[in-house]
Amino acid sequence: MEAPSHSTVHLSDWQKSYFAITSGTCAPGQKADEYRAKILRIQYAWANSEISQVCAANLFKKYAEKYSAIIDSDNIETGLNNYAENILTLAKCQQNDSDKWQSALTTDNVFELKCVQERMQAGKNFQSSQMAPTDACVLADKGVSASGAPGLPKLGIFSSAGETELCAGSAKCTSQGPDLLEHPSSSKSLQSSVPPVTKTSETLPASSASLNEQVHIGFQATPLFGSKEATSGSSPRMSNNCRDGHHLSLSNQSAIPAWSASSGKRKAFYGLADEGSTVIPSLAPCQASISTETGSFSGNRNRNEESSVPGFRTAKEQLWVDQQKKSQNLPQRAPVSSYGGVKKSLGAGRSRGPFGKFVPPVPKQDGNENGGAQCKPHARGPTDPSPPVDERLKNIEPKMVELIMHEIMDHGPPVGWDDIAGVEFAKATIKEIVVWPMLRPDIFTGLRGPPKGILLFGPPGTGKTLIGKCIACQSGATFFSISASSLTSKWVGEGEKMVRALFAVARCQQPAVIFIDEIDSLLSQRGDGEHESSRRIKTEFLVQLDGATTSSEDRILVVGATNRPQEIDEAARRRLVKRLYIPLPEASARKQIVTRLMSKEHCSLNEEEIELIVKKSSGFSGADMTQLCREASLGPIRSLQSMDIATIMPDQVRPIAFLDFESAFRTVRPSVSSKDLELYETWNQTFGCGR
Ligand SMILES: Nc1ncnc2c1ncn2[C@@H]1O[C@H](COP(=O)(O)OP(=O)(O)OP(=O)(O)O)[C@@H](O)[C@H]1O
Ligand SMILES: [Mg+2]
Repeated sequence: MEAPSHSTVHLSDWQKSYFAITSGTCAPGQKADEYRAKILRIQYAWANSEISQVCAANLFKKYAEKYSAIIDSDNIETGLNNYAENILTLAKCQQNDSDKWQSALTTDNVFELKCVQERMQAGKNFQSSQMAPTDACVLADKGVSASGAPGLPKLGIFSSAGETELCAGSAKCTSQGPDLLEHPSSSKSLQSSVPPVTKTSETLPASSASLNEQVHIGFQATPLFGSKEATSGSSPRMSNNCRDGHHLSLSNQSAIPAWSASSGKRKAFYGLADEGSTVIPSLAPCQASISTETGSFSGNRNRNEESSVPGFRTAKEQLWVDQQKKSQNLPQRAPVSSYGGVKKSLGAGRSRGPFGKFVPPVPKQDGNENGGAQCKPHARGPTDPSPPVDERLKNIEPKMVELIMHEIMDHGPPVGWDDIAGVEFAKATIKEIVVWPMLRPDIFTGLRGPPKGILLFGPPGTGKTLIGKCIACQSGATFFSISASSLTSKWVGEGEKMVRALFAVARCQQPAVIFIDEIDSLLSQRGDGEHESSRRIKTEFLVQLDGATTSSEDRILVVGATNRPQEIDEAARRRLVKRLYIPLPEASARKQIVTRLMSKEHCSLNEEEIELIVKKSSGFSGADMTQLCREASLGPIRSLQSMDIATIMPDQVRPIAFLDFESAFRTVRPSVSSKDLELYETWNQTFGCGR
């Protein structure tokens, strides 16, 4: 693309790009390029007084919006925010769990690279030449070269006092703009460099502003150019600059694009752009940021002010910032679409109430959060906008990670051990396996180490899912609850990826409990007639289960629940070491259920009547008992005349009486047949771990 002269904006260029944008055959990438070029042209036209400030602002806003609409859209046909799919499609054939790629680059050997050496040399040269950053950055942005544009002032705004290593660092960055784009290692240099100095408070809503929010003290960039000391020692110098009336464009660490050579006016323009919530694209290559969070940069704009200004961010940066904000403001909730994925439901994890607790796989900085200490954040620099994805999530599709974070982590409504009637042995065993080791991991080591797999089996409605919920509330571990059927049915073809993602996220969130309801549908016996996709899911699950259950480091407990234990594959059965029978409730448990439910109602049952009910309900499951009580509780209402229902006061409804239970018994029957019971008993005797 030809560089526009400073005096004219070519009509033909506008026409050409208009055609490109409206033709309907252009790829989103082309369109985005066109919009970006347009924005640059507007900036130059205004900087060169070819258009008015108001006009520039309006045009800027218009095109910036269009530009970001493409960048942010995850529609494959019209947007660019679908990198995950694209990359994954490309990388699909190479995706492998066992592939652990490690960069050969280290902070030591990177200095020996030729390109780095060259750049360091170029940086030194710069101090004498003071090449205007404008040139490089505009070049980096494909052809809208301002270098030849007369009238555009060079970066003469470096204060002499500021002509330090910092400035040099910045200049190195900018002067090497195009190259930096090509060398990932080079971008590191940006992290340690400090942007040029401009005049006071009129600073850019630079795209790097978003990055400031993710820069933490703990993060130390490894500078390739200039020493670390220069970076960390920059604050006082910066402050001096501020005092001298030369404020950093950083406003708390933010960067100004070095191409803002026509400083005063452009700065005013960006101030204007701020008001219109416009964005300035393509600053990334030359943006710089500081890895320290010192107060010395506060000369320009305070933090709040900055956060209220929607400066330009790439879609990726914006997502990251959103995620950061959410996790700061709402630490218990999941971040919104950190990967731009469409929210889908997975089934079991849906019932998040007000007690829902989300623990993000992004580790807390202090490392005190659940598993946080064990999560190693991805090595990144202050200008790297990518989320700190755990190493273990590297090969996992981001959308799946997000789905798991949104849908599967679930603490559910509070359920206590007392809410589960009977099943004393199972409760005691689970406490021993789940709760105590969480409380005292130092005692439960070696042979005392808890088993990593539990299978709860028994007739329907006996409280297996209830126990799962109770574990979620009482264990203190991160709880993943997923229905196996939702894995197999909703995610045909994707199921095994989901399984992998589930375990990967759980590994980042240790200690973790993965509760899989209806596990039989996931781990049923492998047979010839079974569908390929379910076979793959099963295999993946067994592999993951094996990893989780055999690794002594991983603190992941898999709890499966089923009412068809005989259908479970023997390989899976072996891995679910503790197989606990959850039988029909005994008389005492049935009494407990009735008493607990009736205690919440207006009821006139006496002790003998309750005993009678317990006796008559032999063979009822916990769910049947609950249903019986529900049915009985409707008795007083049914006995009302229909007219009264409209007018009666709640306290005028008569208490639930024994006769209501008698009529309830006429409609509620036990749901488990004695034949089925025999099967459970037999299986328990063969494979169960109960007494
Ligand atoms: N032991 C119990 N104590 C108290 N309530 C129970 C008990 N067992 C079942 N219930 C009641 O029955 C309802 C259903 O129980 P739950 O869903 O846990 O059964 P389940 O064993 O998972 O059945 P399924 O095998 O069909 O999935 C519970 O919400 C609860 O109200
Ligand atoms: Mg259940």
